Amino acid sequence: MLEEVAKDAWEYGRKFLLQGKVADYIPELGKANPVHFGLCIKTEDGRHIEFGDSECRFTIQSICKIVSLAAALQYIGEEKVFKNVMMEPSGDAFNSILKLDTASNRPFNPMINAGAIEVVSLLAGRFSFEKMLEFIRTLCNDNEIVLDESVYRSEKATGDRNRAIGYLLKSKGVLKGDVLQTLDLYFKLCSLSVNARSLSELGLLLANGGISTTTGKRLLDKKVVRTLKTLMLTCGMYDRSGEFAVRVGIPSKSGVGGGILSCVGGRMGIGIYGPALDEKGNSIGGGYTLEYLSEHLNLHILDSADAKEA
Ligand SMILES: NC(=O)CC[C@H](N)C(=O)O
Repeated sequence: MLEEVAKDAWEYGRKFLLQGKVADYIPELGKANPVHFGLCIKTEDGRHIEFGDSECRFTIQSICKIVSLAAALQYIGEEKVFKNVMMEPSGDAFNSILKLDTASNRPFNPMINAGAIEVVSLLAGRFSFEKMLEFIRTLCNDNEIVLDESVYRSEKATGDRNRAIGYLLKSKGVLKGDVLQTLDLYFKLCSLSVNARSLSELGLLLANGGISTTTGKRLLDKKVVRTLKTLMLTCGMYDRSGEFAVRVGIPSKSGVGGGILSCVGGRMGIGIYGPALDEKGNSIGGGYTLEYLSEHLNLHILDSADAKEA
């Protein structure tokens, strides 16, 4: 049953690929093949379902915001993190600088660039890139995650808007560390190569409240996981997060490399790769596939809450 629905969902999502567009504002990302499309689902009871280009490597991009926030919440603590960044959906594009200068000194949330850059600044003095690499490899149960050097160079060469955000945060006294060191770590984290399988593993870890289903070890505190999932639900799909929450209702985080990481509490982790993006920067096929899965497997977070109450 799950296998069949997953296959249908993958096929359904695939139909929309030609309506999307590969990101090219980071020139190296423009080389992706828009018809690549992979889905990987890992369930709590050990099932593993994959279709299409689920082993294809791509850069994690904005999905690294989950990893940097996880590290900051786990090792620096919620109080300090949310003193520096808010928890509100911004309703603006992920790389917008607008509200940062007009509405608030603190970035609106850790899922947009300004918020993630602030979170990474908290990590930059304490955690080397190598430490963060080890952390993400553990969370994703994937030792083959490496830095994609060409995307990193491309991103660094064209990252003026992100540097502008960093300097604006510094000028307001919100970012305390070194801007270029912070940005370097941010660009490297965005340029880590994952696949749909690694994302499904991280999704499963979150679905399982922070305990690895492979080793039985707790990797993240329960409360950290709850905070991550709440922010994924409210802010994880850029300025489409509200619509996505209504239509799909699965905590998810997307990246302009084409990845989507999703988790269904107590049930499954889902990883998607589809570099053809909608106009907000989310994998277009991925969004439709998740909508299909949600509808046919009753995965909307609020439906499941209702079902328990009934
Ligand atoms: N939305 C994204 O995936 C953005 C990440 C990208 N590295 C950037 O900072 O612009």
